[in-house]
Amino acid sequence: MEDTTPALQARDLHQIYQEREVETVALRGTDLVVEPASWTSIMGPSGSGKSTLLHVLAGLLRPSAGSVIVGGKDLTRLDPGERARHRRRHIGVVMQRDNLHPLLNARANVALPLRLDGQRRRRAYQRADLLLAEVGLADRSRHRPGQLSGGEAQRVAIATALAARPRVLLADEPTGELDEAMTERVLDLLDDLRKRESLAILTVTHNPQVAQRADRRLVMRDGKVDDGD
Ligand SMILES: Nc1ncnc2c1ncn2[C@@H]1O[C@H](COP(=O)(O)OP(=O)(O)OP(=O)(O)O)[C@@H](O)[C@H]1O
Repeated sequence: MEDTTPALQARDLHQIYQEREVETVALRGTDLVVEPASWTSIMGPSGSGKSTLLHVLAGLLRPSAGSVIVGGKDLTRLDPGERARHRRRHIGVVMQRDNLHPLLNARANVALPLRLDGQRRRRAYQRADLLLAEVGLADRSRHRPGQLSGGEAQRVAIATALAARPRVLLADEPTGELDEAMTERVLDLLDDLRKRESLAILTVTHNPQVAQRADRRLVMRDGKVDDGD
């Protein structure tokens, strides 16, 4: 039976950054529901809260208030160890400054979330090889991040985010370092996973080539999400 539970549900998110005497309200009552097999694109002016929202949805930042439900659990209520485990299984994240491990080669980076989750080395590496081939990097699997170009590192980060077959992919300008042809290839891969594995995709982007793939385009303004359509 088809799963109709939202892939991600955020309710009434508030985030206030407190820096000495200065308070910045970055999220002021943001709600968001992301359905399986959907593609949501978020745009918005600088400082409107897009990165903050993405970090909160990814469970990388605990909001001042509100909830983020993924895979039946509220990320904001899990303790750090449990949250890390839950994130690794359910949420793929591609941030602008990628989070590759500098000492591991591309293959080991992609396999890392699977290895941390207890998967056998052979299976984890098979999955890594497959994903690296899908992003056009079969011949770079033994390179460490420092030996990769910006665009190659970005593709390794995408492969890493997809390794555990997450139900949600959250990505901040995931193709910012790629040329048009490679952007198209990566977007095709994501769209394919969206259809085949019901992956829910949320991209923060200024790139029309990326935004055009979305079935829902939202605009963030002053810490809130509006329906842009
Ligand atoms: N760690 C922090 N401490 C204090 N204020 C912060 C912090 N991070 C972000 N802010 C502030 O919160 C607001 C929202 O920032 P955020 O980075 O989420 O916006 P954004 O929409 O992603 O912007 P951009 O498009 O420029 O990346 C901004 O006013 C910013 O200055």
